[in-house]
Amino acid sequence: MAVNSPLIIALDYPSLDAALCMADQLDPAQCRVKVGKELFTRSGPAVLEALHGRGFEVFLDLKFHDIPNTLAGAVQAAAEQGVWMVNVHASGGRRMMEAAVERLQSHRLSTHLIAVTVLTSLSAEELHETGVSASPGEQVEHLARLARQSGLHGVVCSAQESAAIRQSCGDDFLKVTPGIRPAFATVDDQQRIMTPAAAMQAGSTHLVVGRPVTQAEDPMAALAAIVAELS
Ligand SMILES: O=C(O)c1cc(=O)[nH]c(=O)n1[C@@H]1O[C@H](COP(=O)(O)O)[C@@H](O)[C@H]1O
Repeated sequence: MAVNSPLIIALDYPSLDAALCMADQLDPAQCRVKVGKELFTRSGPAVLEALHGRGFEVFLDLKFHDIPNTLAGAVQAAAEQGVWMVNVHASGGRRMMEAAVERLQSHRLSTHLIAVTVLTSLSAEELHETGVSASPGEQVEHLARLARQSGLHGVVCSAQESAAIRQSCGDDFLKVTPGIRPAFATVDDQQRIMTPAAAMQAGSTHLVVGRPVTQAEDPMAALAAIVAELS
């Protein structure tokens, strides 16, 4: 299905029923959906089948991070379930990312493979605390170049870093940006945030939106406000 929008709605729910209740209000021509660790751990592959059956393109966000052989097998397993996109941690290194790319290519799997750079929930101080002396912007840029050299299709980063990555890695390299917060939403546990319109202007190719829609009093009104902001 040709999806006519950069929006990816994060279905961060504790059950298959709750996730499908939201999905049934969404139009698969107007947005994609993301399945993350909580929902997948509870529901397993059944949630992918249910969403694919409804016509959605699915981003399976399990942020794989492991030795190359184990990680390549996990990426292959995700791709063989027909997901549109899957992610790994760029900090797993070049050989890990290359192993995943090679595995997808050797099995002719066309799933988009992207790398998480620095989580959008991390501030500069918290990043330094993990032993990284670079600023979040510098570290994201560094990992984005590494991901590109390793053959990945793009990265997960904050929209605050999209413009720099567009400069260094080009327009076609995907910049999938969570930490999207419309003016009406609360910041929650995110640190490096941007509004939907500003994120698109900065060069994000996809916007991941969870709680501003899923926890809104009227989720469809919140989504409509975001779509209006983007049009
Ligand atoms: O890979 C991700 O999707 C991801 C990476 C990141 O750096 N930050 C981040 O928030 N995410 C995910 O994006 C979603 C953001 O959700 P909200 O903060 O509720 O909009 C969550 O499902 C996170 O797991």
